[in-house]
Amino acid sequence: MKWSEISIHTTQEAVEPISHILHEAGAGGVVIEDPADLFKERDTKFGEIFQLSADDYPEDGVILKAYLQMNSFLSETVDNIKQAVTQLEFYDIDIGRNEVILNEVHEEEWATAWKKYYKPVKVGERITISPSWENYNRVTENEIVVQLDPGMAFGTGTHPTTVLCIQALERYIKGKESVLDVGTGSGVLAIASAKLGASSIEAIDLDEVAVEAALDNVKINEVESSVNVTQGNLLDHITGTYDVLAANILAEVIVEMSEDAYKALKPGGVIITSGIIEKKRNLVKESLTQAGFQIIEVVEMEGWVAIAAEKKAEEQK
Ligand SMILES: C[S@@+](CC[C@H](N)C(=O)[O-])C[C@H]1O[C@@H](n2cnc3c(N)ncnc32)[C@H](O)[C@@H]1O
Repeated sequence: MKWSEISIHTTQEAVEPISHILHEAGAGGVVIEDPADLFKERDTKFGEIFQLSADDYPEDGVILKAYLQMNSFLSETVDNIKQAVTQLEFYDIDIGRNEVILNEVHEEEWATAWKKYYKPVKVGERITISPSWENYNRVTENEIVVQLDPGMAFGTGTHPTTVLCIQALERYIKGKESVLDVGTGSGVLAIASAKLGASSIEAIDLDEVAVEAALDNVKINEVESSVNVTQGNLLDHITGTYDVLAANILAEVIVEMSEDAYKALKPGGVIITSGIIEKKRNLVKESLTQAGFQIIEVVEMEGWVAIAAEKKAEEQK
């Protein structure tokens, strides 16, 4: 089968929304070529896992590559992608150069192209994300390995927004918590929560493809007994209350769900939100505070912000 590789030259800020657009358009395996990766410190405990070559990266900005099946809808799909990307500017997202290039590739190239960039990475104090096809053995007793095959869903586990959430989960999950993961994508946060000791995790995604990928990854990681994955819109079908709510979703969506999130948490419960670009930090902080939360920490990575906030036991609305 022939595939068409679509490359979009954009900004770091637009990576997440454009990845989402590409996934929505049915693209498989989004590759992020970000020159910042060349300078990231890699944990030497891994040894020489992989060598990054500067030739594979743009000099400025970020290149997103995804793969679309060559069929009679291709030009329509590409037009829809272009239109959706341009519309991001209305949401005040800097899309940068927005150059869109199409290249024809073959199935075998597609299958290996994005995997070239996806290797085991230590993303937190304890958690390492490893592609499910790599035979990665943990280095220390304390290390937790989350194996992932994101397929066509968002969530290789290495995007800054995901890394910030994983690091926060490491701080807030002590054992036996109930967790709600809204916008689970590949299931990465739900699986990490289970492996950190949470006793029950409800993972939700609107996208059928994400739900399938999450279910597969739950099985790969053998956490079926604690993680339940369902398809749904935000917290629409949630009736219970939880100790921790994780949502790595765009700022506007977090704003939309702030009040429902407050209701879905137990007193003393914590919400961890990510997917927030720097300039939307205050918008989300205000919305969470307005809903009744007390902000407990704001952390940043590569222009992305994650916010953790608590539903204070004595401050219930
Ligand atoms: C940025 S990805 C996060 C994936 C994963 N949790 C992670 O941290 O890497 C956001 C996910 O939210 C899902 N999503 C977007 N809008 C949603 C909604 N209204 N209800 C449920 N899920 C939604 C998308 O399908 C996508 O899988």
